[in-house]
Amino acid sequence: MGPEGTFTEQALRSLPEAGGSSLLAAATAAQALAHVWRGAAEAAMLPVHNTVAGPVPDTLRALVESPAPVVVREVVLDVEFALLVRPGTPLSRVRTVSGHPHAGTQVRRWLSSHVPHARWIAAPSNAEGARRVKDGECDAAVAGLFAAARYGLEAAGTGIQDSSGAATRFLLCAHRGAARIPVPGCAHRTSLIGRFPSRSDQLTVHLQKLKKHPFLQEVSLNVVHDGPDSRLLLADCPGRMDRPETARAVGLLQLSLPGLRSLGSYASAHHVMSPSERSRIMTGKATAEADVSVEPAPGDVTRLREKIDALDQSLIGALQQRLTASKEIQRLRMGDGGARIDSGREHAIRDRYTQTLGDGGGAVADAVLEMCRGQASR
Ligand SMILES: O=C(O)C(=O)C[C@]1(C(=O)O)C=C[C@@H](O)C=C1
Repeated sequence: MGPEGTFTEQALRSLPEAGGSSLLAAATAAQALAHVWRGAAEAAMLPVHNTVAGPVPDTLRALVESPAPVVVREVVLDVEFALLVRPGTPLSRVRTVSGHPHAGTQVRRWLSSHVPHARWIAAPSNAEGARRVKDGECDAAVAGLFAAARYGLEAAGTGIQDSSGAATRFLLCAHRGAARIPVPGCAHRTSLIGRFPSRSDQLTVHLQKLKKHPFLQEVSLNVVHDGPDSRLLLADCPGRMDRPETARAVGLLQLSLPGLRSLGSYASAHHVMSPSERSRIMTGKATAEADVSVEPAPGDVTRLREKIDALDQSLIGALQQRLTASKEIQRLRMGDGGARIDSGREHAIRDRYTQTLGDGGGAVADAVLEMCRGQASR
């Protein structure tokens, strides 16, 4: 599960079936999977993707290098970070900050405005960062607030993430043959993983072409760098392998990218847990029925609203990322003497929204574009 006091531990504790099990700490994703292969653990919970920081390379690498892992369950948590220090340490005395690189990416702005002179020291996990602070090896750690009590630290800042609504996706992985955890009424996903030799953007260009195929419209492809000439790819297809559309997408992917290995089909998570739900889980007050992945029944307004809230959170997170990318393009273009607006590109974007969402999509595209580049001068 990773060391104690991580979001990964929270993800594991959120599963009712983990209630009666003893949890085994591991420093890295590779170590957690090694516990599974040695038979010391039945399954390993691994963080795989964050809406702000992207895929987690260590996890993808560990999955690729493992004999034949399968995913048995997925959990999604919204993440909020705190800056943890030894009690009584003022921000002005913070010279070094540690945490997982993914956490660092999500709090960069806060750190540069509140502790501008502090040096970032990457750690294999946020909990290891907190341990370093406890043992005096570092002044502060970026971690979940729940880690403070575990390491005898206090928060010098809470809710320090630059974007609200960020969520991390975790996969519970086991060896092939392990029983899938049935979640009645839940949607499923089928994932594939592989490592490919690739110079510069070769693989990305290949995938962009492949993505245009009608079988792959719903598939999500995540590529991460794994050294200068190597890339890791995680492909997620909606549905189970016994659904024809899923089988077709998986078949086409494996045909086009030999070496892409299936991680199996599993119950997918829709619900993003709120911090209060999570704190109940971490303090052991969760009920055994606290199943986070069940799809709401058609008449269940409360559950449907929860689903809408979770979807809105993802939309807000995605919009924040879009705003940052858009502003960067505009900055570069204007730096080269160009205009803020590229109307050809805007037309193409608007068309895409209208084609998939109908007329209302055009209005959404206009609002999104206006948010990203300001009002167009008429
Ligand atoms: O793609 C670009 O060139 C951008 O500047 C980004 C963007 C957008 O937000 O999508 C913003 C302004 C331009 O008029 C077109 C598109």
